[in-house]
Amino acid sequence: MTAPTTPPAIGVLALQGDVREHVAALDTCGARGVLVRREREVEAVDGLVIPGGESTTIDKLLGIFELRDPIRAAIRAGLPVYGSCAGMILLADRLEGGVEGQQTLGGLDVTVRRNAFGRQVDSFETDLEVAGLPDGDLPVHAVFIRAPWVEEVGPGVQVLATVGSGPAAGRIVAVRERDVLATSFHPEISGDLRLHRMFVQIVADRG
Ligand SMILES: NC(=O)CC[C@H](N)C(=O)O
Repeated sequence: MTAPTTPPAIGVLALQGDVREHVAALDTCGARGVLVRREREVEAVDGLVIPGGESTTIDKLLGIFELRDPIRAAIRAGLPVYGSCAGMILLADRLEGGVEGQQTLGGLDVTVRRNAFGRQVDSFETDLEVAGLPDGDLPVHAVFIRAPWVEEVGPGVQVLATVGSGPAAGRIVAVRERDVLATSFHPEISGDLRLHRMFVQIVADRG
């Protein structure tokens, strides 16, 4: 008889943003989504999601909750992390367009431009080809809300998706470096959960 496998515990940084949507998406994808607000909760999870929201607010709260150093250390030690939108901003090693004093956690060797799409396409939806999805290569329906894009990637970073057409055609909107994944868009609110499945698989593969 094979022992039942325990679903991986994946934390969602629960300081601000669309936390509940990520927890629900992770639960649907066979993981156990848990809220993370304390250092000991960072230490207890197998992976971590940094949600969409407002990166400047999340950054301030990371300081107040004394989570910045523990999360940085966990990422450096190899904790798989997925950031969507504001989460992508927080994972960038280099940030353009941040407010004065805004810090990031880092972990991804990229330069990210905050609020990059500008006023005309402030918020929009489009279909994207995303590389490396677990179940099929049908385009992903992507929702962008005052989203960042990736200006520049380091040598170890894989570009998973770029915008296909329109004024932002060619802009990088999904990347992966080792077990750190980031998207400019919000799969947690579009109902297409293949990126969450990809992340759950990344976490599961680390055993
Ligand atoms: N939907 C989002 O997460 C928007 C990100 C937001 N513009 C920021 O700078 O944090």
